[in-house]
Amino acid sequence: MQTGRYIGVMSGTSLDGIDVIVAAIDQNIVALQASYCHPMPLEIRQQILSINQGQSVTLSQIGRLDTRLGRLFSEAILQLMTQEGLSARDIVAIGCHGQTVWHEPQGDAPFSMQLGDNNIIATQTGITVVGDFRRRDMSLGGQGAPLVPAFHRALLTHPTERRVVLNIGGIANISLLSPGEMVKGFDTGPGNILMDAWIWHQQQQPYDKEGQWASTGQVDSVLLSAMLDDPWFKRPVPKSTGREYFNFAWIENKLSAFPPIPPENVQATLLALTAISVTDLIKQQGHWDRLLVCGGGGHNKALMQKIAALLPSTHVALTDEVGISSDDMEALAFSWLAYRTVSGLPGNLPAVTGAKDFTVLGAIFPANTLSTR
Ligand SMILES: Nc1ncnc2c1ncn2[C@@H]1O[C@H](COP(=O)(O)OP(=O)(O)OP(=O)(O)O)[C@@H](O)[C@H]1O
Ligand SMILES: CC(=O)N[C@H]1[C@@H]2OC[C@@H](O2)[C@@H](O)[C@@H]1O[C@H](C)C(=O)O
Repeated sequence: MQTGRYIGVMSGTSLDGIDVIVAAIDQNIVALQASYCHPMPLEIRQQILSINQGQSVTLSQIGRLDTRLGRLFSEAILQLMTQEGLSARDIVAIGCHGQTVWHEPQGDAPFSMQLGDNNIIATQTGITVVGDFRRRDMSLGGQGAPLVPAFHRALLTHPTERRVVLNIGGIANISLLSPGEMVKGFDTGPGNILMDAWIWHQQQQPYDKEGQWASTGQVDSVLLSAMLDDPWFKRPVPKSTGREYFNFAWIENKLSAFPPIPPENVQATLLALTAISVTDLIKQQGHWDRLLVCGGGGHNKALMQKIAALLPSTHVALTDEVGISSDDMEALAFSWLAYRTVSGLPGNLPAVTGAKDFTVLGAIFPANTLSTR
């Protein structure tokens, strides 16, 4: 087992910044030591957004973005290392998720594309990098996502309590941890992504702070039903999604069947859509003692209140309550997945992703031990 210090890097669908953590890992003990969020330059954010929403792009643009993201991730890692006084020899490996620019897990040629050249990261940091986590699972017929349920299972399973872990990032996903049962997990659909897109178009704000704007509006129940009728919500598991499907065009398409609706009511309806799509799926799976929330959506007070109201007999709290930073969960997961890979251990859960088998995930970009620097 390659125990020791690992770095985890996550840049998710919200494009709000690059989360970097350092953790000490010994099997299923993952102790967070420090974290840092590196800003995502607006120009890079816009490029990712346009690719992610289906605008045409040249191979040169993709290649250049891959290089620029590789440099940006390196910068973020080096910043955290400087902040913490760490050198390359203090770290076993870096687990870098990369930036998803397209995720198409179904069809006759499924794929998931993450950018951010890991060769650059290995060179600039002098540390072994593990990346490309999703495609080995896909090669076995899996969705390649969500991957965090394996981490949630390892760290948050309770001997008697039935727990759900809910990540509310751009997209939301759940892990159902029931003692003695196989873990279930899947993407439930939009987390913050639609609320972020709507407030951006209406007010040029990146997100609705604590859900304050949504709280000034009324849920439009007819619009809500039309949104919940979207076939994605009825798809059987395993399932995963992304910005290619849930985006501003999706909102416009749903609104096109309606006379003008006050924008704050649309925001309230989008908040309700996230809360209901998540809690309906949780309720379908029986009674749950505790719902542990992570991801940026945990800061949206109005959303948390709505989720708690929809699950009156479940205790709803952030994962911080059980000792794991809700803001750092995904970056922690990728440090642990890197540990699994360099230790030759499987990282996927076939019951979650639909893959035919367990597998070691990712590709290893070794530190250059020949370096004379
Ligand atoms: N104070 C706040 N009030 C309301 N929403 C917030 C607040 N802070 C963060 N958020 C929401 O959380 C989002 C960022 O969440 P997070 O960093 O978990 O997403 P991500 O990791 O990029 O997404 P994913 O998990 O889908 O990859 C922001 O875009 C915003 O919508
Ligand atoms: C393709 C992709 O990047 N998917 C992300 C996204 O963000 C949340 C949800 O959609 C989840 O499926 C996944 O991320 C987490 C880290 C996962 O794989 O578990």
